[in-house]
Amino acid sequence: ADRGKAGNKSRGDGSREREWGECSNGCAETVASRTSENLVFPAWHWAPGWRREQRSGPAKLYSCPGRVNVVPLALQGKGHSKQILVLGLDGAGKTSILHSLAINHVKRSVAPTEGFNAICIYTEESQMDFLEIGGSESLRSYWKMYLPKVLLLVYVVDSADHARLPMAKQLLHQLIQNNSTLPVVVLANKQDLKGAYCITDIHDALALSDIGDERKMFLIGTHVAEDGSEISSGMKDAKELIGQLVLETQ
Ligand SMILES: Nc1nc2c(ncn2[C@@H]2O[C@H](COP(=O)(O)OP(=O)(O)OP(=O)(O)O)[C@@H](O)[C@H]2O)c(=O)[nH]1
Ligand SMILES: [Mg+2]
Repeated sequence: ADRGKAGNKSRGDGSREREWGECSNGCAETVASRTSENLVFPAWHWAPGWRREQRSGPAKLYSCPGRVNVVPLALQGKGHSKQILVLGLDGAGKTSILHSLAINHVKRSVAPTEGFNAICIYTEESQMDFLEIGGSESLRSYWKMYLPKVLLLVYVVDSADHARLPMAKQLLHQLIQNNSTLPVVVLANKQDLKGAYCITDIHDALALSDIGDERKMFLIGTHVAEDGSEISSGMKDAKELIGQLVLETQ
């Protein structure tokens, strides 16, 4: 009965516990998380009223272990034109990157995304609605369903996972082969790892020169290494670039 509710939990002594919320799409878990400066969970995932309430106060970080099959319905509504799709093989670092971008500090993910993960980041100039679909094999068939609806694709690869770069390349090329104008931002993540391929090697391994002709295509090296530290300059560049592309593409 409480599904979709959100707010502050009162402790009974008048003080308030951290913000909390429950997923309106029927996830089993209560969704509650740390506070941050500029982040709220997208409205379409919550009960009516949630967004208004959140916008007026400091924004919070919420993440949802939601099942992927509830997303298509949620996204069929109107007005989600600012969505940024975040894809890439499992373990590439998508969730870690999103969480870190949202709070401007490194926050590594501790669990694979079993469905989707949606995060909205506000900057002074723009609002960015990110949607990550998990990268495990069973979820990859959902990836292409979202492409027609999005402004921008952010594709994350693990630069040290040499064995799977050919697969990462193949999936990327397949995804965008019928969409010659969708802007793509490739994040060559895990640059901190010994043995990580540098940007030039990633460019070659993913054959990015084959897909960049007509579209806007960018490649940025990133890492989310040490929990709690400030995000790397690559991550800042990525955030700024994505913000700019959102403004330009709208
Ligand atoms: N060393 C290092 N580890 C990272 C980096 N980014 C992510 N990780 C770790 O890699 C693992 C996978 O990260 P996730 O963010 O869950 O990866 P994901 O792409 O969201 O994976 P799925 O949700 O399964 O598709 C976690 O243990 C992270 O802590 C990085 O830049 N450097
Ligand atoms: Mg994830």
